[in-house]
Amino acid sequence: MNEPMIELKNLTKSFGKKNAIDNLTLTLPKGKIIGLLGPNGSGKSTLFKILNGLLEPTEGEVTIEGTKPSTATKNVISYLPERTYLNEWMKVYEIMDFFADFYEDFQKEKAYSMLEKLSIDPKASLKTLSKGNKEKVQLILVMSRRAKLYLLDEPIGGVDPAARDFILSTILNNYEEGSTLIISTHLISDIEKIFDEVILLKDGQLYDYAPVEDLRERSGKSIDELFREVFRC
Ligand SMILES: Nc1ncnc2c1ncn2[C@@H]1O[C@H](COP(=O)(O)OP(=O)(O)OP(=O)(O)O)[C@@H](O)[C@H]1O
Repeated sequence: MNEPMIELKNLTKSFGKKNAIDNLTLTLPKGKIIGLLGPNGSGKSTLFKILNGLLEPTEGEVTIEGTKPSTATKNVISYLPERTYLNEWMKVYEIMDFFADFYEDFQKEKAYSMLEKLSIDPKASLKTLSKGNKEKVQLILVMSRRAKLYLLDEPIGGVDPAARDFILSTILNNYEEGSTLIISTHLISDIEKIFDEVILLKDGQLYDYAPVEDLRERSGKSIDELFREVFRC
């Protein structure tokens, strides 16, 4: 049997009295694009940080290809955080050099070809770019790595609708076969077409996890419509 990409067993992460992740048990396979969906505060970013070893679980277990989050697992994870971590004063080509030095699996040619397609000047410094173009640069950096697990926390929130489809096809064309991609987003109708499976989180707990086709068939709705119904305020 294939080894899963991720296994979570009774995973809990508390901040004071609040359980941001609450007794979550879940096994995720290799080779799928998985949507991580849930309302504000449902624990999506917290889960990404735990997977990337930035936060320690309060209770329970997490493994990536059978290994606890560590330097070794970080090397196979390409993570797009919810907030920028890049130095605003750096020029785009300097950031590309930085990534090429830091990550052996960074494919610089691929990154430059994406920059060109999105008309981003490598000589521009990050602080002069618009919010959407900054997001594109970060996504290019993340997708130019040959990783086993891509964790994208809200990748296209600031990207204009015309560029979104290009970005989605960039994601589809660049992720390595056999790798797993987890994308959290509130722009469900834009992105659901690329999902194979969807995780629905509610208050840090698993509300549902299923192939998108099953969810659509069961509910007779798109994932976007289903989300609005399940999480109506
Ligand atoms: N460092 C922290 N200290 C205290 N509480 C935190 C911290 N990080 C997250 N939380 C709380 O944990 C819960 C889950 O937050 P998280 O950011 O994971 O949600 P999210 O699903 O990513 O939300 P959003 O869709 O708004 O980005 C929230 O109630 C949040 O306030």
